[in-house]
Amino acid sequence: MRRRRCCWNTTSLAGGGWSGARGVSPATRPTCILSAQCRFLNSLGTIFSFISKDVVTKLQIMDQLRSGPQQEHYSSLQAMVAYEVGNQLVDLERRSRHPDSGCRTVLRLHRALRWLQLFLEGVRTSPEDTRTSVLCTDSYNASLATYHPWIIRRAVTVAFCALPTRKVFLESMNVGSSEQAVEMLDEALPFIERVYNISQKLYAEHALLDLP
Ligand SMILES: CCCCCCCCCCCCC/C=C/[C@@H](O)[C@H](COP(=O)(O)O)NC(=O)CCCCCCCCCCCCCCC
Repeated sequence: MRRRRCCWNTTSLAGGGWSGARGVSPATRPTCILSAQCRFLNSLGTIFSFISKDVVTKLQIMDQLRSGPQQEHYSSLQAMVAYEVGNQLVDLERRSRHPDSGCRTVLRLHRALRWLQLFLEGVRTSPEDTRTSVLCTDSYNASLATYHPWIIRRAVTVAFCALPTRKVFLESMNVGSSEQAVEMLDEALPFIERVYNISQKLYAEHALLDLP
């Protein structure tokens, strides 16, 4: 049950506004997200630690904004966008004056959420003997890869080869058997999609989808 909460919180943070996360206080939410993601990535081996490090850095940026002097403007995605755009706190052309704005940081996590959605959907619906490395590569190429330079694309594609089989992957999610993990994904994926769509619409409305 606790792990499921972390899953909801991950989706809330990445796209749909923080206020929707259920059952966990704002102070503990980032820690919960970090520990769930990092535990999972670390269980896949050290090669994934550089991915985990990037996620940690981005969550720390958001954590600082959420507890800083302007915290009232970071109570939801909508409030953050209104505040940062309205006060020219977002770099629109190149990353220079506001390299760690909330908008660009959340955008990176938002794009990663799309990868997660595609990947988990692939895991959920694929036959038992499917290689997760193939699912991961396909979902990465259809989402995050567009935004990554060649060197990162190459490194992560090699790293994906180290992913375990679909069955082992599902069991390492720690929600029980692989069948139970699929059931959990049935339940979680509509939330991920909903969160993704909300932030996609918000960012599109403000022309923020290509922030440098
Ligand atoms: C099965 C786990 C495999 C994880 C595969 C993750 C997808 C590939 C991500 C590649 C990230 C490469 C690292 C660096 C990226 C940054 O350059 C790049 C740009 O940032 P910048 O503009 O600030 O410079 N950062 C990003 O695009 C953000 C990447 C965020 C990756 C999030 C990955 C989350 C993985 C969570 C796995 C949890 C599975 C849960 C299952 C229930």
